Amino acid sequence: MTTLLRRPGNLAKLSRSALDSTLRSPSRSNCLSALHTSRFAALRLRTYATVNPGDPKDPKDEKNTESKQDGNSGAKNGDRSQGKTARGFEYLYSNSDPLSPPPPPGGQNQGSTTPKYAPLTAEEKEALDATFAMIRKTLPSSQSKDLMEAFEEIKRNGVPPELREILDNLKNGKTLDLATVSKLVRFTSKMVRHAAEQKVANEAGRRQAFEQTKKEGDQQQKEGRKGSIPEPQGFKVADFRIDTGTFLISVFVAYLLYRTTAPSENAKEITWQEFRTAFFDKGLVEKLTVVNRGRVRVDLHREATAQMYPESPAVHNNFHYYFSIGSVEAFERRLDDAQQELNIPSSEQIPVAYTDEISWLGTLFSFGPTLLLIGSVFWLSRRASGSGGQSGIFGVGKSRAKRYNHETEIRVKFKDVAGMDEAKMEIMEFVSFLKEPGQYQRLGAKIPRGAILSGPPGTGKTLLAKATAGESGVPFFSVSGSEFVEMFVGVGPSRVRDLFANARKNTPCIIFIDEIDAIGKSRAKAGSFGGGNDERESTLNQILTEMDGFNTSDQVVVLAGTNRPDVLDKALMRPGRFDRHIAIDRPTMDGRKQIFLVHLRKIVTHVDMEYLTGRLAALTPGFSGADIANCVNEAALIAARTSATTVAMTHFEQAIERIIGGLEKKSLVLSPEEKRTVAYHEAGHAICGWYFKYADPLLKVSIIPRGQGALGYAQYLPAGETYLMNVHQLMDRMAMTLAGRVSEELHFDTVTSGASDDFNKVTRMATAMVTKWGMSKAIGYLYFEEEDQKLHKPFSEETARNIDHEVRRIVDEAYNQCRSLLTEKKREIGLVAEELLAKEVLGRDDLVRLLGKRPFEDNKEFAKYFDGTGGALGGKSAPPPPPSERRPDDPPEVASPVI
Ligand SMILES: Nc1ncnc2c1ncn2[C@@H]1O[C@H](COP(=O)(O)OP(=O)(O)OP(=O)(O)O)[C@@H](O)[C@H]1O
Repeated sequence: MTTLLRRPGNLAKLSRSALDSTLRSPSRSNCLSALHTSRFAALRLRTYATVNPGDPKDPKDEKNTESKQDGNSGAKNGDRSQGKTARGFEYLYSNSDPLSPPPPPGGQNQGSTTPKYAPLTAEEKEALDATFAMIRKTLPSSQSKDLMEAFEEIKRNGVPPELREILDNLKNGKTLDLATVSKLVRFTSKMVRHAAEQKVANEAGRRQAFEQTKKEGDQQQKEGRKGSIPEPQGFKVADFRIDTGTFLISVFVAYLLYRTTAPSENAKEITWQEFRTAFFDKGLVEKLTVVNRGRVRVDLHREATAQMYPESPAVHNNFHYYFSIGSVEAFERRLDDAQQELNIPSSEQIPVAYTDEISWLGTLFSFGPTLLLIGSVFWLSRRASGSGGQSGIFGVGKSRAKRYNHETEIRVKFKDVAGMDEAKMEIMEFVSFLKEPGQYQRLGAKIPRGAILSGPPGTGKTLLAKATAGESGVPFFSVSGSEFVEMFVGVGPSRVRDLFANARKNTPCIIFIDEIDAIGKSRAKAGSFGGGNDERESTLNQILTEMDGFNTSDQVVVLAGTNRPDVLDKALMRPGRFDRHIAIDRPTMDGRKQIFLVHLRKIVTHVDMEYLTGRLAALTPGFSGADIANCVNEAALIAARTSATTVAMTHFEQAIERIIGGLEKKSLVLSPEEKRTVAYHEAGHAICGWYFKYADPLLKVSIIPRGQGALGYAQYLPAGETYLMNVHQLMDRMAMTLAGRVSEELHFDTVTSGASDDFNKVTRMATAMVTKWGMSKAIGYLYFEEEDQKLHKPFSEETARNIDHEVRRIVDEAYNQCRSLLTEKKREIGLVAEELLAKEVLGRDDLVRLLGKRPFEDNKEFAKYFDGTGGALGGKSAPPPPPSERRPDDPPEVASPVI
């Protein structure tokens, strides 16, 4: 028993399977026996129809005869002549019938070790063994061992007196009602607990004895023995608890005890003829009860029956004979006839009662489908909830925020967030508030409720929020704005409520709502097209309300990330809600260096870190933190693919090319003419970059197709981290961008479609110069925003014409500038293009060799990493962004696939 208790998991399993098997086995045997008996009875029926049972005898006479013949009970010596069984009815009373109930318990008291406990009789023990033998076949060996131990314990100690009493009552015919069942289970649990405690006490005794022996023994011997003496087995009292498993095993044991001492086979089906001949005609019937209008229970005069049939099971109080009736009316008629036949006066007629009884099993079956349905819905809803542990479809309104524990999951610190020093400074205040709120509260300062972190994708907004949680050591709830949106109305606000309620329970803490624009879009804007979205608005309103609802002392900080701060509702940004607006831009050259440093720590490389980070940062203008992390990882993957032992510069450069230009398309084979066109196109760009003062000199050009539709790829050395651009720079860039087409015009009879992207860039640059940057005298100092959705242009037809004219003029100027240079440098273009055709890839060194040193000084900060002395590849390297019309504050563009 104690072994069972030690393993609650086992118990549950064991109890379940054992209960199943036990419940199955007897019911199966019951069915079989019922079949058996009724078939047998049917055969007998014919026999009795032809055999005369003889005259009924007076029970008193029989009793007298018996006492005369033998003063002892006939049962004792097995003399069947005493207590005559009606001929042909022997089987009803035969002890050899396996389904006959066992005789009443004798007084045998074996193996009683616990004085308080009432011992089981030998017969009960035997029955227990039989039951165990029956169920052990269906149990795994380990579990049957456990169960055997439990049974042994019961056999040895007996059962508690209260349990004994219940069992005896049951045996004496008391019905098994719900109260008795609960008592039975309660006392069995008590017994189980007692057994467990007994075992613990025994263990403690053994341990004490063991300690004693240890003390008495020789010190040296003790030392020697220490390791070899086995620790007493068993479980600690602290381990013991009545859990589901224990409860089930208690129920199981209770059931078995009940089955053992109050056997279920306390009824026997007989026929009307048998009833009449054996009992009714002999005056043994005390009462008849019509059960459920289909069966009749026969109550016999026990004493009279015992005298007449001493071996009959009918002498036991809880034993009854039953016979079936076709209909109540027919039965009543038959009974009347029988009574009249025997001339029984009406005052002595046998009383007949009517009752309806519901079988437990029937009730269970009738509730079965309902229970099954409820169970299935419950199970499905739990499954639907997924890993979050929410309560399924009933928990749609629950917040889906993931809670990170600062001790285990949030290990990010500010040192892991490279660059963005200003953003870190801003957010540091939240950390110090969460760590030492008193300092602020003392001075009456109100703490900012939250901050919006805005910036392009992958710039580290989430990382910064996590680092804030990591630094302040508080729980961090992370949720995405889109998780509030569901198909059900009202789910969004309810999730917001749940999230904030959770947060309030865990103060101090940080809530991070990523992509808040999914719900925080300006209500006015959302409403202007397509009628708005009520659900989203009410979710937003709920957020506004919740943020207002904090006390100033509530240590809950709400951080939100977005790529589109411009679309957010103004109400979100007002003081008292998201007080702070922290803009995180793509990293600068220095920021990139630091971010590379953070990520390079995780990989194996022997390149000088200072040089490596500088060079990589120069090669990756416009990269976000996430791009950089990806680039470092990609380099490590490339190195691993080539079985290199460390990640070298060449791997990093390949990774950058791959990220910017896409995969090399080895399968795309260009025709010789196309290749030639691409080579001259690229050479045109390269020559302009080399000879225009404000253009970006070439670093690397290749005519191996890459990515989607890019037939070549070029990288330029950026002129520097530019924030303002003057007209000269813009004109040089535009001229350089047009150089591909101009070169084609100069060297071929016709031109190709390859320059379309260049024209797009040039047009956008020129348009911005005219409409935004005030660089056209004809238009003047006006600013016209491009808004795709506006149907009416914010300027007159004439202004529109003037804009068109000015844009055309600027582009023409750039074209003329480019054409005059390329006409002059036609030979150089040929040199570069032919070399490119021969080698497919050209680097900065090749250009220096072919064209001589560039006539203008390059940006020193950038050039030092590409002077051909330090890098693994010398001059061969990667891209600055292509010329664009972007404003200084626009994020730089990344990709530069050409043609
Ligand atoms: N400043 C940084 N220092 C170190 N790693 C960075 C930095 N910025 C970004 N990263 C890397 O980029 C990954 C993605 O960053 P993060 O998820 O914070 O971007 P995000 O701005 O939240 O993007 P989104 O707007 O798409 O949600 C980080 O896991 C980290 O590896």
